[in-house]
Formats: sequence, structure tokens, C-alpha cells
Amino acid sequence: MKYLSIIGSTGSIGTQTLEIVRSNSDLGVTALAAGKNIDLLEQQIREFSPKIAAVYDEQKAKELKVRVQDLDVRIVSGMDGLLETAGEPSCSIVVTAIVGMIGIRPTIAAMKAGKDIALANKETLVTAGHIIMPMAEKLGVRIYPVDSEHSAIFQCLQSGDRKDLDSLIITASGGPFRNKTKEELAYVTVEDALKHPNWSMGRKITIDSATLVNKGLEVIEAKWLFDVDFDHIHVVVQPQSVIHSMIQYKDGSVMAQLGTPDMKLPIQYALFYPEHRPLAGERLDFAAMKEISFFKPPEDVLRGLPLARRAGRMGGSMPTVFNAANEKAVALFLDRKIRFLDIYDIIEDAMDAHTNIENPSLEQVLETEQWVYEHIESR
Ligand SMILES: NC(=O)C1=CN([C@@H]2O[C@H](COP(=O)(O)OP(=O)(O)OC[C@H]3O[C@@H](n4cnc5c(N)ncnc54)[C@H](OP(=O)(O)O)[C@@H]3O)[C@@H](O)[C@H]2O)C=CC1
Ligand SMILES: CC(=O)[C@@H](O)[C@H](O)COP(=O)(O)O
Ligand SMILES: [Mn+2]
Repeated sequence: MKYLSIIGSTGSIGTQTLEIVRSNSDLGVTALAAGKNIDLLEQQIREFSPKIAAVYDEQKAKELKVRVQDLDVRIVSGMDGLLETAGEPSCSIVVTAIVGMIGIRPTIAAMKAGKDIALANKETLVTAGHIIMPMAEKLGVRIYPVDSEHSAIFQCLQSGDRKDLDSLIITASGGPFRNKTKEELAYVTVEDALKHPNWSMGRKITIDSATLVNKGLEVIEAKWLFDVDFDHIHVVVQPQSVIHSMIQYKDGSVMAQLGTPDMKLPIQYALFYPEHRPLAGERLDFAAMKEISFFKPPEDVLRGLPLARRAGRMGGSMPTVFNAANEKAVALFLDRKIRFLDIYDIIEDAMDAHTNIENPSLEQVLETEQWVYEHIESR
């Protein structure tokens, strides 16, 4: 049996991970964690019988404790609760399905407890990749990518020799606004931005796809996961999201991973690597497919990628500034406090105002996050 701890079990990745548990009898759940959705968490506890469950919100945790007093489960809360669920001794692999850089400390706690990581929470690698990757190597734990592009690259890398790799080619859907002008984008609504053409995901990442910030985060994530420099990480728009990403070898040979847009595949592969276990669902029908097309990313209008490349190349605390400013700006946009294009201005302004810290410690990464929030609030 393989037992999972799922940090962020009530979200899009979390609930799809639990679907995979339902269809694999050798998977179990030993720990669950969520932010505040105790209705769904209670259902999950009743169905999957974890030993421990964390709710970040203290008040909601108290409510849940009363609701599940008939069960043999320990309810914990706050950051300490997340750290405990991440390091639960009986777990074999931790799925980081939480959104945002709040995932850094649980990921580190899991690694320190010797757990492998199925990593969906890209913000952790973007902001703390310089801490996480050497720590994983030192502790001998593995990080399996869940993000679809990184899973595609990881799958492509299974054949061939790593020393012959030339470059990574990350695909982007382009989001709902890929053909829009700056003028057209000025007054798009939250509802417009939440209409992803191909994927059904949480709200924050869906906005990131619309701004192309998601692709920027993924470029930095790929640098850490695959140890490839930014000059060798390319992005191409592939509007149908049929090709999930590609790699190119030094002889020009290109390997691609294709599939329907279904996150259960990369999640399951991360949990059972190197097995390609049976998975129910639609299959690609090539004869019925009208086209697989490619375009250059519209970087002048959707500025997420150039801003991310600038932050990534500077390194140090700048990727944290890029990420934290984006997290705050997306929250403000979802609250209808700013307009869509303001997201870029908020990120750029925070990056311009920041004095970069080289090789920041975990404390400095978290202080930088706070600095960004205060800087944005004082604007
Ligand atoms: N969705 C997708 O298809 C993909 C997602 N990813 C990445 O995976 C991560 C999760 O994305 P997604 O599933 O879409 O996000 P969702 O918004 O759907 O889910 C987020 C999860 O995190 C939990 N959470 C939020 N804040 C806290 C907190 N303070 N403490 C504990 N738990 C918390 C939420 O709990 P609650 O429900 O209680 O608020 C929820 O379970 C992100 O980093 C995203 O970029 C990567 C590739 C694809
Ligand atoms: C499913 C997944 O991995 C998302 O990160 C997805 O890639 C978002 O689509 P975009 O290509 O539009 O950012
Ligand atoms: Mn992705």
C-alpha cells in the first residue's frame, strides 16, 4: 500500500488526486489538509479515513473537530497543522496541491520527514527552488512533477540520455485572451478571464493562464526541476493543449508528450512512476482532430512571460517578488478591486522597487513576500 498526504485536498488537484485513490486499490490516504472548506473536507474524511486532517483556519478547524468527533481522526490547524500533516510518519508520498507560496514550509517539512513529493504547487519551486532542490538531493527524496508541462517533459526524458538534451519546449494554450489587443483587454471581466479554453482548474491558476504568468512560473519551475538554463527553455503557444510539452536533443530530434487535457494522467504518473497505469477517460482521436497549430506567445500584450524571465534571470529574491506580487494582484483582480492589465503593472512596480537579495534564506524569502504585500498595499 502507498499512503498519501494531500495538502490542498479540497481543490482541483486535490479532488482529482482522490479520484485516483478511488480507482487504485493499493492507494490509501493518511493525511488531508485544506484552507477552510470544511464541508468537503468532512466528506473526504468520512470516505478516506485519514489519521490526521488540518484546516488552516483555526475557527473552521474547531467546527470540524465537533463534526467528526464520532471518528478516529485528529484535527489540527494553522501552519503547525499543515506541517504535521505534511510530515505524517505513515505517509509514503506528499501531494502538494495547495495554491501559493504558503506551500513552501509544508513541502520542506515533508522532505525533512523523508517523504517524496508529487509537486503541483509550482509557487514553491519558483520562490524557493534554490532551497528545495539541493535539500531534496541531500535528503535523498524525489520530487515528481504534477504540472502537465513538467510531467510531459519528465516523460519525454525517460528515453534518451540527459547529457544529449538541448532544450525544453513548453507549450501554452494562450488562455482566453491570446488574440486580444491591449485596448480590448482594458475592461475584460473576472468572468471573461476565468473562461479557460481547455482546462478546468482553480481560480488563481486560471487567471495566471490568462495573463501568461502561469507560463512564466512554469519556465522558472522547469529551470529548477530539470536544471536547464533560461536560454534553453522555449515557450510556444499550442492552442488545442494536445501537446503538453516537448524536449529537443542536440541532434535536433524532438520528443513530445500528447494527451487529452486531463490532470489525472500527470497526477497518477507522479504517484506510480515509472508505471503508466490504466486510466479511464477520453483518448485523442487523431483522425477527427482538425489541427494542431503553433504560434509565438503574444508577449507585448500578455506580459507574464517577459516579466518572469527577467525575475528568473536575476534570481535571488526577485522570483519571490514576481510571484508574491502576482498572488496579491490576482486576489485583488478576483475581488474586482483592480483591472486585468493592472496585474502586470503591480508586478513590474514591485520588481522595480525591490533590492535583490542573492541566495535568500527561507526566512528572507518569507520576509520578501511580506515586503511585497506591504509595498502593494502602500501604493
Ligand atoms: N488545477 C490544475 O489543473 C493545476 C494546478 N496546478 C497547481 O496546483 C496548485 C493547486 O491548484 P488548484 O488545485 O487549481 O487550486 P484550487 O484553488 O482549486 O485549490 C487550492 C487548495 O489549496 C487549499 N488551500 C488554500 N489556502 C490554504 C491554506 N492557507 N492552508 C491550507 N490549504 C489551503 C484549498 O483549500 P480550501 O478549498 O479549503 O480553500 C484547496 O484545497 C497550484 O499551485 C497550481 O498552480 C498546476 C497544474 C495544473
Ligand atoms: C493543466 C496545467 O498544467 C496548467 O498549468 C495549464 O498548463 C494551464 O494552461 P496554460 O497553458 O493556458 O497556462
Ligand atoms: Mn501547467
